[in-house]
Amino acid sequence: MSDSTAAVSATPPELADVAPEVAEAVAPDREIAVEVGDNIMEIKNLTMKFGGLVALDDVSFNIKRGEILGLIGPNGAGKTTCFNAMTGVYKPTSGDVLLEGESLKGVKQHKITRRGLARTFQNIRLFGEMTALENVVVGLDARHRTSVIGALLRLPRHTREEKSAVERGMALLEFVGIADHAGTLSRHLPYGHQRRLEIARALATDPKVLCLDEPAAGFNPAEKEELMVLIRRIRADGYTVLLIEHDMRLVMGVTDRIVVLEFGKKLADDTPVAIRNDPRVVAAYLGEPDDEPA
Ligand SMILES: Nc1ncnc2c1ncn2[C@@H]1O[C@H](COP(=O)(O)OP(=O)(O)OP(=O)(O)O)[C@@H](O)[C@H]1O
Repeated sequence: MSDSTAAVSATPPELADVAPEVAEAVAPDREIAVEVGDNIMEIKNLTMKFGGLVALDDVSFNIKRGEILGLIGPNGAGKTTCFNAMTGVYKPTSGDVLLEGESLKGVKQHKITRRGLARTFQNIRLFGEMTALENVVVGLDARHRTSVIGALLRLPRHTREEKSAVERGMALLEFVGIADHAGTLSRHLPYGHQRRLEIARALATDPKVLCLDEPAAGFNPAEKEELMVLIRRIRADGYTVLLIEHDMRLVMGVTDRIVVLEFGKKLADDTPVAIRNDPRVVAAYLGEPDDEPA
């Protein structure tokens, strides 16, 4: 076995505290430890106007396969609008978004999810009266192929899919660290667990790109540390991550590259170290403490 083969097959340290079968169940079709590579997404000249307000102004950037890309900027800079325009919540005024080379123009939100773009929201959106496990299994359901009749008659295929959904759902809960709460109604979960459950539910759709919108909002420093570990673990399991986050320590500590927006325009696109030392970025953030929630 050559050295390079050994390097690829070794478990990345981020996955060391997860059982190999859990990592495998969470990302069954992926190479573990994907090298940062070709462009998985291209955001091209994206413009979004609300009446006279230009929330996004000709913004272009790429997301590379296997990377953690940060999207930062002061309040109102256009970060969430960018997520919404990418994921089909808003129809961009102009520009295009390509996922693996294919345009998402005019594609409905749920079809964009099915094509491989999943997201979490700034405001948690869980089914409060469902258990943690049920919330994740709902995310898996979109991929099933049996009919309602099949479910009612409990045909073998349905039973098989249901069993595998529960197994994968449990693996996802274990992966994000809340398997002990699988049977708890999501509205009864502590806040930090609800945020983790949202991530598990987004991962359930087996996305090519996972978009996290301020996942650390409302977290204390210890929870932020744990979230950094989880984000690294997600990437180490073969996923590509786009992260909107206000907490500079977290962004600087976890991303490979950062895109900065200011007043709807792209201000910078560089490594965390270069961004930290960019006077334009420092100026854009002046007066805005790192940890202030939006
Ligand atoms: N649906 C909408 N209708 C009108 N204006 C909107 C809409 N969504 C966003 N905006 C405006 O677009 C601008 C960018 O907002 P956006 O929420 O994208 O910023 P952000 O960078 O995500 O800010 P924050 O960090 O506060 O979440 C703001 O001026 C906002 O008021």
